Amino acid sequence: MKIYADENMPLVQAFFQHLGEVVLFDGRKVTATELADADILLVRSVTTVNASLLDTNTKLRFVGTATIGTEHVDQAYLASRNIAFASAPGCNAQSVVEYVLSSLWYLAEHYQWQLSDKTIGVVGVGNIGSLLVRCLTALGLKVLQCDPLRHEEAESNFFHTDFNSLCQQADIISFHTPLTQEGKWPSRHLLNARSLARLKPDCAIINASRGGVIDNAALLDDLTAKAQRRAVVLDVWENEPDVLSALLPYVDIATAHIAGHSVEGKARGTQMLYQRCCELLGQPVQWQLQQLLAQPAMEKLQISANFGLPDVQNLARLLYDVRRDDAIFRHALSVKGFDWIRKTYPPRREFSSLQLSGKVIPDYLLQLGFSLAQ
Ligand SMILES: NC(=O)C1=CN([C@@H]2O[C@H](COP(=O)(O)OP(=O)(O)OC[C@H]3O[C@@H](n4cnc5c(N)ncnc54)[C@H](O)[C@@H]3O)[C@@H](O)[C@H]2O)C=CC1
Ligand SMILES: O=C(O)C(=O)[C@H](O)COP(=O)(O)O
Repeated sequence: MKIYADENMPLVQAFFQHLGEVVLFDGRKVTATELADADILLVRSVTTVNASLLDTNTKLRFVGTATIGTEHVDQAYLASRNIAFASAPGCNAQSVVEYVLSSLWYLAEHYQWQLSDKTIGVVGVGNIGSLLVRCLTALGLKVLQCDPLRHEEAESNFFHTDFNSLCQQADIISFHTPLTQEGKWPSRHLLNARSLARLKPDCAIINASRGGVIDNAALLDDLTAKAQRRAVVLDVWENEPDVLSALLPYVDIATAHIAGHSVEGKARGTQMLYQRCCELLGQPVQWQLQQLLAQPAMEKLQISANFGLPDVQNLARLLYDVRRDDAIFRHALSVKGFDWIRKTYPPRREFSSLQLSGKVIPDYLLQLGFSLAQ
């Protein structure tokens, strides 16, 4: 059994080696010839999986992407060849939410905002968006949600604000849709010249979904045309790895599509594909994530009775501060390149890796994902 896997897939050897020979490849450069004898193909978001990559392979049984997004995989083609497919829904949702929270705390500090005065619009309320809404609500912040697909399903306690109204009302907008080009609600260029013109002049924009959800050229026009600057956080860019670097001076936080790259988030993606493969091959699951994850640098922390909401961001910064990733990006983009930054990403542990003890642990800390000491 030949298992071909992206070289940036943590723990792939550890999980998969009892199922077959694991061969690693460069996901951005892999060719059809390299994959000709693969039985199983495991990719990340940078590999376009379609007929031209797979037509010469006649053995392939399974393709898995260790990511939430799936727009790089031609699923209709895989189905036409009877090749099973799996993605990793929700694997790094917590990681993306921690990225957005860190960005919000940074912006609030930098611009001296009171987040409690702001209305935060969340566009796309699936795994990531709904987790974000839960965290923001736990912190007592005002949230608007836009998800026309969920709205159409008439979920009884889902309160939807249409995109145009949300653009007019929000002080901060965070995007969490998949990238889609077709259907009733395509998300490509959802934020474009027209919708940018509807925003409040100082409405902040956060994009940790896919670069193409924002028309980057229109965003640059918006940012350069006005005397008043809006705050912008971009983790994802159109045409990665070739980003529109003219945007950089106008962007408060710029990162290399790493919002989902926590240790746990990436490893969970590998684990989800491993479990699916075992099922497909009728093999027992031999490994669980907890057996393979490295011990975090910090494990336990005592919370005192004086802990309050203003302390949350200090606690979170013990684990993650988005300014680190912004600094790496600005320093290394032109010298080392976008993919180098991603490949050498320093370990980042999720909130759950820190176990809290104390007589009373505020509920909002558990809602944010911190865990209780045993
Ligand atoms: N920056 C990063 O590192 C990461 C980015 N992502 C991106 O985030 C996206 C969302 O992830 P999940 O929440 O887990 O996906 P999900 O599939 O659970 O939720 C997406 C939600 O967006 C909604 N939606 C679709 N089109 C929309 C539109 N035009 N307007 C408003 N809502 C719309 C859907 O109804 C759905 O509820 C992924 O598809 C992926 O592209 C995911 C993980 C990491
Ligand atoms: O899960 C997704 O969707 C993502 O965007 C991933 O976090 C991106 O990671 P790579 O697959 O590009 O390493």
